[in-house]
Amino acid sequence: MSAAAAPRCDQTIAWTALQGHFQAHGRGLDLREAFARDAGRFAGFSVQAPEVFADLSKNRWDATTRRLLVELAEACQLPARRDAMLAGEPINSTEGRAVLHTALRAPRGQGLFSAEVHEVLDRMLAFAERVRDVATSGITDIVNIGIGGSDLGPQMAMPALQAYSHPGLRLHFVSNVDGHDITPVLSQLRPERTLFIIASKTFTTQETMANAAVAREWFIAQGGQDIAKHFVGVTTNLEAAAKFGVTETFGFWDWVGGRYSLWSAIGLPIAIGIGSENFRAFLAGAHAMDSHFAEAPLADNLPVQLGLLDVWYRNFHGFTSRSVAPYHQGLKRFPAYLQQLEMESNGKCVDMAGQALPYGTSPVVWGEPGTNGQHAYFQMLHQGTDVIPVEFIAVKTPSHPHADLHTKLLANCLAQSQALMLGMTAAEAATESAPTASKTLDREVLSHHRSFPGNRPSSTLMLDALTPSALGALIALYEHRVFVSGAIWGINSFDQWGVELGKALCSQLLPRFGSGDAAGLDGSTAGLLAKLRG
Ligand SMILES: O=P(O)(O)OC[C@H]1O[C@](O)(CO)[C@@H](O)[C@@H]1O
Repeated sequence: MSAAAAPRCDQTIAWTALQGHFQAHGRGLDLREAFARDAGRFAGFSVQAPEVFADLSKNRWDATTRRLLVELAEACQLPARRDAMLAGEPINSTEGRAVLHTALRAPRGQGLFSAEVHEVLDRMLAFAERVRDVATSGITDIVNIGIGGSDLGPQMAMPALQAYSHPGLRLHFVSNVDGHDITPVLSQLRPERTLFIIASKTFTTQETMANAAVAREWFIAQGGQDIAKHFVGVTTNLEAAAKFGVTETFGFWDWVGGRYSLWSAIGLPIAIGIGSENFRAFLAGAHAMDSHFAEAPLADNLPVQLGLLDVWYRNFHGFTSRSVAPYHQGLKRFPAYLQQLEMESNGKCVDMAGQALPYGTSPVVWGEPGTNGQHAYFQMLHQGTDVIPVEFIAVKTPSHPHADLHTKLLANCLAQSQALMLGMTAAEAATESAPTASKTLDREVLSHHRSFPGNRPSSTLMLDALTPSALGALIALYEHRVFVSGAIWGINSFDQWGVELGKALCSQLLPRFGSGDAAGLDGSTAGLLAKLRG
């Protein structure tokens, strides 16, 4: 389908209806009253998707909101846009590319480019198994050198799947063009026991190429033998990888966006860590979510429901950020991963036709694992002046033996979403006994400090266990959710021109660090350059 055929979301009847509905009911919706009125609210606003159960009932919406949002999705031709993506149409219009990360997790013989995809997958998994045979390979340390989409996925997945990881292998991640990143990693390594994976879709990224060069110099200086055995490349630019001196290369394709690439050979560190069978389960979990996204009716389709909630909050309530709180330490890098996935995808201010948008797009996505976040920024979530929808992620069964700790963790998770919604009035707070330190304060004044507005929205996503398959499904859920909101906003979620200007200016500034030439620079940059050189 042609993207131009879809109307802009704010020019649809559904959008106008949502505006009216927001003024009449949405703005004033009180979650506590909504639950009191409707005993079936939890069931009515829950969705079971593959591996992921979602309680969406603590969100500020009702059946009419949901119906109108689905009408908006239909008016914006979301199903046709989704089908166009899945069919391999070049929906990434500014780069003239298809968007087919779903093909990477389709079972053999299904999906587009199946032969190519499974040829690389088989080869990469066979390689991973050879490395995992530590007694024969002699490898104990794997260093992934990559940044952005060539780093964040594997770096997020490895702690999440620690329970499935090879006990004799250590995985390291180097991304930043900052010697403070690579130096401590190199200091732990022995060349004959190390495998470097140079991961870069383009094989031109400054940070990755610079770190790869440092790694190679270090390897040679340490008396390392056989670079070909200890350096492998993962890239779409096989020529550049060969020039660097890498002979073993695992390719992928321009229809795999960097931030959607952990399913490709970019997932090699994951495959080495968890083994081929678990990696296949990881892909299968994502594929199950793909099928749900492709087939479930919009009203029962979890990525669609989450994407529509994002639109509802961003464009009608005016909430500008969303906080993600995974109650599982293994998901500690999940918010960082989502930051690239969501904000690099949907942080855009023009539509597909290049026209400036009059409405907001990507919210700021941020967060920390619970319960740590509770002792940091949750104060602001509960009592700050901004309303920030929170997404809790809970895992029913832990992979450790400390059942008591896990029960406490889950109780905290439920308590936080409960507290955000219920709040506490000043009158209720006044009946609570005041803390000793505040004995001198007037009781009524204190009650205002101790009250909570409540009615703060949250969603809770729940997994039975953090298995490879469940993690795959969870990530795919977020990928599709980002697609949904991006499609409604009419933007290209698959390019990232916003990172280019800084890269170009950096190239121009680099030689000035040597020469000190500040000609033509703005006063601030010239002043900072002089100070850094001085
Ligand atoms: O894999 P590459 O080509 O090194 O790119 C790394 C990252 O750089 C970006 O192009 C821009 O930050 C990301 O989209 C990408 O994931």
